[in-house]
Amino acid sequence: MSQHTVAVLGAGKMGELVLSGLLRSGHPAGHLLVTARRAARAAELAERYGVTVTGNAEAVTRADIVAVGVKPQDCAALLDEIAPGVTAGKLVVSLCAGLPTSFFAARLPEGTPVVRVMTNTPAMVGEAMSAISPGPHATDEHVALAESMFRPLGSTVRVPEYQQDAVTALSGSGPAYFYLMVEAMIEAGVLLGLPRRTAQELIVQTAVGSAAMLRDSGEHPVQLREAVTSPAGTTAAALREMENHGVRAALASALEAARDRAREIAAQAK
Ligand SMILES: NC(=O)C1=CN([C@@H]2O[C@H](COP(=O)(O)OP(=O)(O)OC[C@H]3O[C@@H](n4cnc5c(N)ncnc54)[C@H](O)[C@@H]3O)[C@@H](O)[C@H]2O)C=CC1
Ligand SMILES: O=C(O)[C@@H]1CCC=N1
Repeated sequence: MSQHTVAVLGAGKMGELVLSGLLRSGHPAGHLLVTARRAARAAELAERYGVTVTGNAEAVTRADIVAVGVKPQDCAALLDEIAPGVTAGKLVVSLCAGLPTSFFAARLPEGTPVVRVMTNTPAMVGEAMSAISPGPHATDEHVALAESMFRPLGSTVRVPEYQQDAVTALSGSGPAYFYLMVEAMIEAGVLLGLPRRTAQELIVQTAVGSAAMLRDSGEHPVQLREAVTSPAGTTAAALREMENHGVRAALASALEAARDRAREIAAQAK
């Protein structure tokens, strides 16, 4: 991987995470190029990471791997701009929600390998979940390259592309759901009379501990929940209220809405 030159086009939040992950894993700064729309952002990236900031066309010409980190609605214009420079042998990696690899294939030279990746913001602490799908012309080797790009950010998994909109709803947007729940629980703690700072400390550590149990105990979430729930106890009382308020149904509807929005983004981008 480190011998390849990677260009991150549109180094916003996610692009910067890819960039910093690669640098953390020992990828030489000299083999990294980034592009940004705003001059101030370009200067910030150059100073923070010591990487070369160029225009999109130059970055694509010099790169072996082109990571597309712009918002889906900016993608068509970017692809039209870079298509002439995407010569044979270059791999295009999309970070974009919703957009199928066929969207890229339609705008890039025939035969361009495209890999679609859905990662998430816990990449910031090396705990991302990145789901990787080969698109047209992407070989196993291309997928392996994408994996080595995203492994420094956290875990990776291969999924067939038809699952990507569901993946986006689940793990792409997922961190926001947990943040919302934590935020609501802090407010609830304040309602019960706890100082805000105490409520935050209690629930954040509870979230971290629960996440570690979910990942490391080998037990199903149901078993973990049952172990907390004493007969006629406090937890059972709280869980009944959650069921009364339709928390499960709310999550099912929320994830369906996110999946549908991913489909809509693709339809609107055409
Ligand atoms: N924010 C998130 O949690 C996640 C976002 N994504 C996907 O990652 C992509 C990027 O999202 P964010 O990083 O959140 O957005 P962002 O807005 O922080 O970054 C996009 C960047 O691209 C730049 N840009 C736009 N057009 C450009 C062009 N023609 N040339 C150079 N730079 C250009 C913008 O100025 C901006 O800095 C999106 O497609 C999104 O769907 C995927 C997973 C999670
Ligand atoms: O909200 C979004 O569209 C992006 C994709 C997944 C997370 N954030």
